[in-house]
Amino acid sequence: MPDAPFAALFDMDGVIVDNTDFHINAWLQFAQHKGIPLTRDQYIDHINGRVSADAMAYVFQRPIEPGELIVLTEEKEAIYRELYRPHLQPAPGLITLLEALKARNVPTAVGTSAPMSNVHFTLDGLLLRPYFDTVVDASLVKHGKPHPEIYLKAAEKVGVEPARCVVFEDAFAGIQAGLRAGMAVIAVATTLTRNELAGSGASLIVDDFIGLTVDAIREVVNKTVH
Ligand SMILES: O=P(O)(O)OC[C@H]1O[C@@H](O)[C@H](O)[C@@H](O)[C@@H]1O
Repeated sequence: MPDAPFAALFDMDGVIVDNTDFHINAWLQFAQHKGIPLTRDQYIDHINGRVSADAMAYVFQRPIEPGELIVLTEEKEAIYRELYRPHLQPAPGLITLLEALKARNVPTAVGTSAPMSNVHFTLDGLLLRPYFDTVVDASLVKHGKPHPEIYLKAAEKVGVEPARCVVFEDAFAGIQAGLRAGMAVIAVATTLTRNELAGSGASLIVDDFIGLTVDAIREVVNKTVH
């Protein structure tokens, strides 16, 4: 019997690249320029993995109208890109895994809360675009993570039912989004520790992609009870 098909959906920040410290420093610098106090813990609880509209509304404690949101987002992301650019590199083992997925014809997608400018910076900066069949970024959804829309849209675009998708995530908001989409979740312990991720609902926790095989991922999808 042929292997049942599945799709692999990758979060970007904290998963494709291990860049959370750079996002944290960028947010802290940005908030400081605006005279707003912000801590690392507040970042983890309210900003990590969320779309800019939600993150900015939290930082400024008010809804941000669309024009202002574009300006503020690019202000923050320009700081982030300057900080991270000299360190830009794919997560350990990622390219080997992406090549293995491609060789086995497993559909792949990126599902990220990031704006298109950061998707370009990361995926094109690292020449990763050809490894993914589709990308869903913040501009394509109404609701950011933890709402499941980003991952549901990614599943639809690759043509695989949610129950046959696995999501790679590092953030609580993203793990929730994957679970609420009815998908299996593999947590990557970059931003949070294995202990912090233990009760998150993820089926498997990995440190990075080294040694992770297509068959092991398929097993996670097969075994996840929805
Ligand atoms: O790629 P992800 O994890 O969905 O999230 C992207 C967002 O992740 C947040 O942690 C960053 O602070 C944002 O600036 C970024 O846009």
